[in-house]
Amino acid sequence: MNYQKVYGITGPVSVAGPTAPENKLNDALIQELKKEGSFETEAETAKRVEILKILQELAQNFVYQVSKKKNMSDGMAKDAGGKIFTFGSYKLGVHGPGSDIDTLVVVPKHIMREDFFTVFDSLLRERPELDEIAPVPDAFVPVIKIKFSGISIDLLCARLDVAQVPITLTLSDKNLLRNLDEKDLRALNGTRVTDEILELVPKTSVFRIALRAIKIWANRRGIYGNVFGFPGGVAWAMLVARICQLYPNACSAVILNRFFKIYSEWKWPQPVVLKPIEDGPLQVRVWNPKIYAQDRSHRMPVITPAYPSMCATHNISDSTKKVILSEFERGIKVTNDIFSNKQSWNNLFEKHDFFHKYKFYLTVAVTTKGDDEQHLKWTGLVESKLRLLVLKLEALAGINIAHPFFALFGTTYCYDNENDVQNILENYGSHKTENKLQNLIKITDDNKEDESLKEKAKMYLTTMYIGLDVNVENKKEKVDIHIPCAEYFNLCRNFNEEFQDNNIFSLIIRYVKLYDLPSEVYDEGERRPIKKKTSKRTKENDGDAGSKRPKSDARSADTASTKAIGQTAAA
Ligand SMILES: Nc1ncnc2c1ncn2[C@@H]1O[C@H](COP(=O)(O)OP(=O)(O)OP(=O)(O)O)[C@@H](O)[C@H]1O
Ligand SMILES: [Mg+2]
Ligand SMILES: [Mg+2]
Repeated sequence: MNYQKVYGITGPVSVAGPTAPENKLNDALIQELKKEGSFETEAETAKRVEILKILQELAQNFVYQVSKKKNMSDGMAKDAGGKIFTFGSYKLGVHGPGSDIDTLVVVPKHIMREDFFTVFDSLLRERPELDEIAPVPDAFVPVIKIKFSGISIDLLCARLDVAQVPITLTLSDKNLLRNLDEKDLRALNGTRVTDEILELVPKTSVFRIALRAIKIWANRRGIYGNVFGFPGGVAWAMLVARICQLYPNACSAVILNRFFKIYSEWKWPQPVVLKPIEDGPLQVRVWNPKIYAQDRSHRMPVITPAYPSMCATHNISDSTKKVILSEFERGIKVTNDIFSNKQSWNNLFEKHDFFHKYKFYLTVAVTTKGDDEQHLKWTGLVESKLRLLVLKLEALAGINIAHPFFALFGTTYCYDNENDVQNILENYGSHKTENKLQNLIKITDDNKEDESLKEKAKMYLTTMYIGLDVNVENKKEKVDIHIPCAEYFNLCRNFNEEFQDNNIFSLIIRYVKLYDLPSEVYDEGERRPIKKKTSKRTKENDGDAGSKRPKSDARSADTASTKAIGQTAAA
């Protein structure tokens, strides 16, 4: 009898293998991924393997040294072990040339997290391959970020309640989670989830190619990243994995088409799960909408398979859900066309049209007169709360969609005096006024090492955008966005005392019309939208649907207003 293992919580939809034309399209897909730069070279792969070998040795040396310090015998100190695991895109096998290696160092119970940030830190610093090191011991998940032989590595540490961590240890047993603190549990979670996902897909190679394609597609279409309310890397991986379970013998090209079809028709908020949700030995919450109201509020739940199961997409809002669903619809159309040879894979990966699409936008500009570290913290806070502004906006009657753009725009200006500062605060962020800043020195890759600029005072700016789909049917009713903006402004400002210093930190929320969007949002050579003029006087402009963005454009496109809503001193 033919026995095929069943993956997932239901049987497959189809066990058919690929046809010859499907295989051909699959080859074309792999070629396109190569063109897109999705794969690294064999030499680069070998370098990563070499680095991981060194890190494994360092981990054992680390455990050995700390054990010896605690008066263990040489034999016991050696047997205490220490093992590294990887997670993230590298472990999933979908990393690109620029990806980091997410690495977890697992140690026995007599090794403390402090030891990781002192002893292991020093061992790293002794290595000639170390290019950069940035320990972040106070993070939600404490991490040492390094660059090692030119490759970025995130190093986490987890301490288990065991005397020894042998090289044969795996992390699948949930009893290993007993007696651990929250930080250790969080550190272990990434590896446990990635390991399980790989266990739960029928054919890893099919899954990997399909996931590479989905990652490129989601990035190009601007729907990648947990912070702004889109699925992140792990959520996209689980979404692809579930389709692989439903079509265990299909090739990646077919998986992609079914991916878009199935998730367009999915009965959200029914959750996407890869295996039955398990109970376990800890006093922690496992995702359960029957018990927890918060879990019932998840709009497109995608649940992690490893105990304790959590929702990886809790940040999705009504607006981002609509955006994601419309991209699924587009995905169906394009992949159907690919299967009938009317379009090709590069069409699937075409760039989003976010900055051409909405009539109105909110720009949220975060500025810091200080150092880059202060700016990073301030931006991190404002960014992490942006989805709350989205929730407030989409709750307003006249707003159909408040669509947060998935990436940030950053600029740094040098300034000499308060006039310069005022100039930046008033004129940055609108096409109409940005030419007033052209005499200020902007920090670029070319000049950032200049000694003369290092001494200068700097103003850091990072901007986020929200596209607004406003219901214009009832024109009498004005949509008042001031209240949500003011609430968001106050929330950020009052988060802690440090950020209340409005001489250093400011937050400017502006309402900007499409034609006033600043040049920074368009790629060089990309046509910016230009208002079609219909009056006789300006007839010469008729038919000019757009103009290419010049390197420095001082022209004003039209006279539409740009209003500042939350100003620096508005708190
Ligand atoms: N700020 C964070 N807080 C908590 N966990 C995080 C954070 N950033 C990343 N992670 C964890 O680390 C994993 C890997 O993140 P990372 O940013 O390296 O993305 P990736 O999927 O590996 O893609 P890339 O190829 O860009 O590295 C995530 O899946 C998540 O589990
Ligand atoms: Mg990574
Ligand atoms: Mg990482």
